[in-house]
Amino acid sequence: MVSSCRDTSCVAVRWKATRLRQRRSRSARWAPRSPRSAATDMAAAPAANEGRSAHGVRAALPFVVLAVAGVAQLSGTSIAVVLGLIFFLIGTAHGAGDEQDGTIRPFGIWQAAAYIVAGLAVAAVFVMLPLAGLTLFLGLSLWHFARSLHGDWLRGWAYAALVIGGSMALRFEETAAVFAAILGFAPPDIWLYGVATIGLAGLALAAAQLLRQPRDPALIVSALAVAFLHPVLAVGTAFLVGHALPLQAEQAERHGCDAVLRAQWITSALALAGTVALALAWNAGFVPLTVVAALAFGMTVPHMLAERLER
Ligand SMILES: CC1=C(/C=C/C(C)=C/C=C/C(C)=C/C=O)C(C)(C)CCC1
Repeated sequence: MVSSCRDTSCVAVRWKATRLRQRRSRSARWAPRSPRSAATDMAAAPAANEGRSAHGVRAALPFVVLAVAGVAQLSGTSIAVVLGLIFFLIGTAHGAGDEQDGTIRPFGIWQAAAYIVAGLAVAAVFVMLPLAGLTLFLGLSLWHFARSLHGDWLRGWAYAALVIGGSMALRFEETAAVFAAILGFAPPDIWLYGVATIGLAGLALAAAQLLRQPRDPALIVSALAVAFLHPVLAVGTAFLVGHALPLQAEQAERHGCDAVLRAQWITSALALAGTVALALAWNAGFVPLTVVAALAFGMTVPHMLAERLER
């Protein structure tokens, strides 16, 4: 009994130490660099050169994505919305593999079936109670985005609140029209103001965070996106640069690119096929937009709920 307790506490201590190491390396990787860490890098010159160029690419990528989004925005609303959806689709890959216990592999057939059943159940709730379903989806996404940055509290919630409410706060009419199209009716003003308030809080938190640490490409690009882009493109851009790509880069570092590709390609290909089929069905007038949105939200929710609690 005593020895099993000792074993347990030993495992617990080792687990905590591993978590601490992971957390430190994650925040070091994704938190913007301090001048001191830049100086340390220079001292370790040759090995650091490679790291620095990788860091440069990562710092530039959000701005490249924003530039592409800017071109789409200037090309008209339909192109902007389609690119936003493409960004969402590219971003879904980060949740398309089964990452557990230090490995990543494709979902098994039963896991995939369970995922789809759960997704369809959520979609059904959304169809029956659209406003409650959308509120739940936005709330879950807020929580999911805030936790995913692994950085400090302020950075995580600044990013999450910007993504969820930034467009509503800064482009009120346009965003209200998107929500009305998704729901099939105009949401009550009080609801819209509630979402806008989250966005205002996000802007204030982002300003505080950027004053503390100005070199933060993902946060800067997310703020610019919600200010200047169509809401669907804005959220797609912020989702890609601040959530999906960083998580996928972490997966690649943990497991290697090959393993990540092998684990994610089938589900990603299926998601792509499903999205194209849905888009065609909607375009031909077979499926209303509310049902398309319900399915899109429904298929996203299980991956947020299945998130391991220690992450
Ligand atoms: C705010 C907002 C939106 C919210 C999108 C969200 C919240 C997407 C969440 C995606 C997730 C959680 C992906 C999984 O990793 C819409 C519908 C584009 C319409 C425009 C305004």
